[in-house]
This record gives sequence, C-alpha cells and structure tokens, in this order.
Amino acid sequence: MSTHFAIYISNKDDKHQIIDNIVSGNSIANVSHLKGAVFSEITLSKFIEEEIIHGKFAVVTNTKNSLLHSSEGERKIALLDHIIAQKPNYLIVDNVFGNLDVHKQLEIERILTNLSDKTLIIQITNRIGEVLPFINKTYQLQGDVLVAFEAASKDVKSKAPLSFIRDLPKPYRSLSVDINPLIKFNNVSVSYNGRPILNNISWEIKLGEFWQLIGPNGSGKSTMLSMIYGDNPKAFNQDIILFGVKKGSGESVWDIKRKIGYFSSEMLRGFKRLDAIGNMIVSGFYDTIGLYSTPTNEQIKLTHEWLNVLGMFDIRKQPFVSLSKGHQRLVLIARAMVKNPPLLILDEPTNGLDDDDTQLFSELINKIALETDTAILYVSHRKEIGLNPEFFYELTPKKTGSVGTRISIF
Ligand SMILES: Nc1ncnc2c1ncn2[C@@H]1O[C@H](COP(=O)(O)OP(=O)(O)OP(=O)(O)O)[C@@H](O)[C@H]1O
Repeated sequence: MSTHFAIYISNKDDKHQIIDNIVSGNSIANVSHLKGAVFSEITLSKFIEEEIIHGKFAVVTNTKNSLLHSSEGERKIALLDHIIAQKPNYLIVDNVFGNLDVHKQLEIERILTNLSDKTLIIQITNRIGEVLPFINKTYQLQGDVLVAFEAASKDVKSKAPLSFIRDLPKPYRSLSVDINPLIKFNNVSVSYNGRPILNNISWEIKLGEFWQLIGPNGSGKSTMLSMIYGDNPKAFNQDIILFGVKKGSGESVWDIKRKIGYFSSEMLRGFKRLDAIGNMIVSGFYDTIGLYSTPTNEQIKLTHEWLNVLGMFDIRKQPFVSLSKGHQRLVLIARAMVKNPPLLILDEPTNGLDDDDTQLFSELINKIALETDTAILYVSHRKEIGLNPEFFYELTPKKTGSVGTRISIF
C-alpha cells in the first residue's frame, strides 16, 4: 500500500507556505520531480476568474453550468474531475470537504480513495474529523517543523475554547423595525433555464428568532439568500415581503442591506487591506469595509465595548490582517452587529475554520442569539457542533424543485 499524508493545521499556520514547501520538495515527500496538482478553493477561484475575465470555461459541471453559476458542491466535484483528467502523479487536497454536504463528502471521499491506488495524496485539513480514511501518516506543525502524530489520539472537544465573559454591549439605538415577521416567503418557486430549483417555499423569520437554513449542495440555499440580501431578479415576480415591503416594489437594495448585518467566509477571500481592527468594527455603522467617516463618541464607545467582549481592546490598532482567520471572523461579526440590525445573516460562516475556532465562533453566535433581539439566519449544509439554533428550515431537493420543511428543536 502506498503512503498518503495529511497535515493537520490550525488557522494560525501559513497554509500557502506549507503548500509551497510541499511542491518544492522541502516537506514530507520528495515530489519536486513529479507532476502535481492542487485541489483548493484558490484553484477554484482562479478558474472562476478565467470565466469572468477571459470567457474561458475549462471546467465543466454535471449540469453544464458555468462554475460561477454552480453551487459549491457542483464546483468541487467538477474541479476534481478536471484535475484527475490531467493525470497528476500527486495531488494536494486542501479543505476538501469545506461547504460540502454529507452525500457530496462521501462522493469526494470515494473518488479520492479510488485515485489513491495510483496517485500520491497529500491532504491539508484543519478538521481532525475530516482526515481521509486511506491516509496513513498525519503531521502537525510545531514551530516550523512538521511532526508526526496519531490522528486518532487527538481529542478535539477536550480543548474548550476561551469563553466570552463580558455581556454584549447594549445597542446604540433600538431596532428600527416594528414589523414582524421580518421576512416572509409566500409560495415562492424559482427555476433556472427551465430547471426547477425551489418549489412553493413558504417561510417566515420573526424578530429574535435563531434559524439555520440547511440543505444539501445545490438545494437552493444561496438562491434563497440572494432573494433576501441580493438583487436576484428571480425575486421580483414573487410574493416576498422584506421588513414589511414587497420585494420589487421600489425599495433599493441598500434600504434592505441597512437592516441586515451580513457575514460570509467569502468576504475574507483574498483580503489584503491594512485597516486597524478597531476601524474595521466601527466601519459597520456605515456599511463600509474600512473607515471613511469620522465616528461619533457614542459609536467609538460601543466599538470599544465590542473590542472588550472579544478580548481585543489592547490590540485594536493592529492591522486586521494580522489576526488569525478565526479571530478575523469574530471582528467581522462585531462589525455586522454594531449597528444593531434586526437580522444577522451568516452565509457558510465557518468554512475553512479549524476545530477550536469553530467552537469559539459558535459560542459568539449563541451569545448574540441569547442577549440581543436580532434574528439570526445561519446558512450551512451542516449542523455545527455547539451551535444552538432554535429552528431549522430544511430544503429537500426533488425533481420539481426543493421543498422546505420547518423543524423546531424545542
Ligand atoms: N444564475 C444561475 N444560473 C443557472 N443556474 C443557477 C444559477 N444560480 C444557481 N443555479 C443553480 O441552482 C441550483 C441551486 O444553487 P444554490 O447555489 O442556490 O444551491 P446551494 O444549496 O446554495 O448549494 P451549495 O451548498 O453547494 O452552495 C444549483 O444547481 C445551481 O447550479
């Protein structure tokens, strides 16, 4: 049996450096003379860029859609097929299961298991539970050195994350909505190019509720979100009421966005700006990334309170990019919350996070659900350990489009 490797990293490790070292042969296997490929979200982004900028469609999905218009699951399977067709001698797979539902995870696992007969696989993962079954050696970085360890001996839950001890700040102004429900879908159906995606969705989100929108890849979660937060033209002929106003009846996207705090892990992709941590949070009052206005004393006070909750007051002047990916997310949640929005949307927020940071993130979201009136809409294909939504809205794909079911936990 050939040897395949995994490197278990945390969000503090420099993944790009790790991949560069592998490719140049300065790491766990001497592969510098071999033809290699990298399966990662960065590779995927490059192909999507090629589609947008040069009109090149090198990677074909099952549904013959462009990558840009495909769901995450469809994209990943298509990329893997494309890479395998190039017959690499070795393959680096990074965050291979990120954003994938259980079925797609099993499909990818099966494809990689077959591939591992002939091709060396090097997996990079920050979730110990996601190490591929055929991997026989797992390493972890200690300082700059990769050290072998027994993945089975690693007890993820025993490392409890540090807790947020302080109460969340009192809002700077009361919630500016007296309309309930905040969001209402009434028999909403959507198709793309004649293919039904959503079938008769009726759903309400009320102030203070904590929802998780769940469903397998391609079931239509992003499509639903784009009808609330985006300007998806498919929303205009539908019976959708957002904050008391019928979608498409003249309200601007900005009117809607002002009432929503939003975070998606996509916001961090390729983020290079040098804003200070404190400025990043205060910019949430203006719905900008980066600060272009002079904040009031009240806004500064509230920002300081959020910094204290996060334990980052003393480092508030440091660049945001100097934080780990996990801590960057906490700052962006504070940024989304300072304006005290009636609705907080979290779109696949833990993609790419390691085990410890995921627990910390869930802890902050649970705290927001308990201590504020903001409704939370958490969108993810998986039930996150430690996260406590009150309700799930589950999309189940059918030939006639996904149907939705409301599941109450208590
Ligand atoms: N603009 C578009 N044009 C054509 N098809 C589209 C478009 N947007 C989405 N689709 C298709 O609609 C289906 C639902 O996609 P959507 O992204 O909403 O699913 P999802 O549940 O968010 O998936 P994932 O969890 O993988 O991100 C997919 O099959 C996708 O290919």
